[in-house]
Formats: sequence, C-alpha cells, structure tokens
Amino acid sequence: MMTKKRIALIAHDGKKAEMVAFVKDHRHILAEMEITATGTTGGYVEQTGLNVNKKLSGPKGGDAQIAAMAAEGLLDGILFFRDPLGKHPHEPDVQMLMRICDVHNVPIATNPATASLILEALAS
Ligand SMILES: O=C(CO)COP(=O)(O)O
Repeated sequence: MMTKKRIALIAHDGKKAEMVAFVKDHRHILAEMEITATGTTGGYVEQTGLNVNKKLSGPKGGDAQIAAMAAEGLLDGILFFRDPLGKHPHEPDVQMLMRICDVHNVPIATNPATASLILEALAS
C-alpha cells in the first residue's frame, strides 16, 4: 500500500474563502492525504468534512509549527494562500516558513494555480 502524502494548508484571512473553494474543488485528492493546517484555516477545512490535524492559529505560532514539520521532513507539500494585500503581525514567521521550505526543498504553493499543480503531482 502506498503511504499517504502529507500536506499542510494555510490561508491568510483574506484568502480563506479561496482556500475553502479550493479544498472543495480538490476534495477527491485531499481525502486521500494526511492534512495538517493552521488553526483557523483547519477549522474551515474541517467543515468541508475532511479530517485535519490542527496546529495553533498562524499569529500564535501555527506557521512556525508547520515550518518545524517541514524541517523535520514530515511534509510532502505546503499550500499557503498568502494575502499579498494584507499586513500580518507574524510576518517574520511567514518569512521563516518560506525560508525553511527552501532550505529543505519542500514544495510550497502560494496561490491556487500552483497549489493545483502540486496536488496533482503528489497524487499521481
Ligand atoms: O495566519 C495564518 C498564516 O500566516 C493562518 O493562520 P490561521 O489559519 O490560524 O488563520
């Protein structure tokens, strides 16, 4: 049996509706994966009926927890819908997550177009 792919989902507030729409569109793929998410995003994803391992909310350290998972080799990909028009108190954590992904060569999508490509590649 193939082991489940491990994916993390994160969306800034301005992108949460887009994340929920994306999750619904890709439900058939995500249902076969192990999903981790930042707290608030995870709550929305759960409402679509998927199981989610929820971390802290982003501003409380959720991005940092997901970065730690990436550093430890516990994630196959991260879908992080960032809001390029918003200001975020935890911007250093966001930058840290991006950097850790580059250090450890973990695929990270920051918009739905790239997220689709990563999900489809992981599923194939
Ligand atoms: O702030 C976030 C990403 O930086 C997302 O966190 P929440 O999903 O808890 O809102």
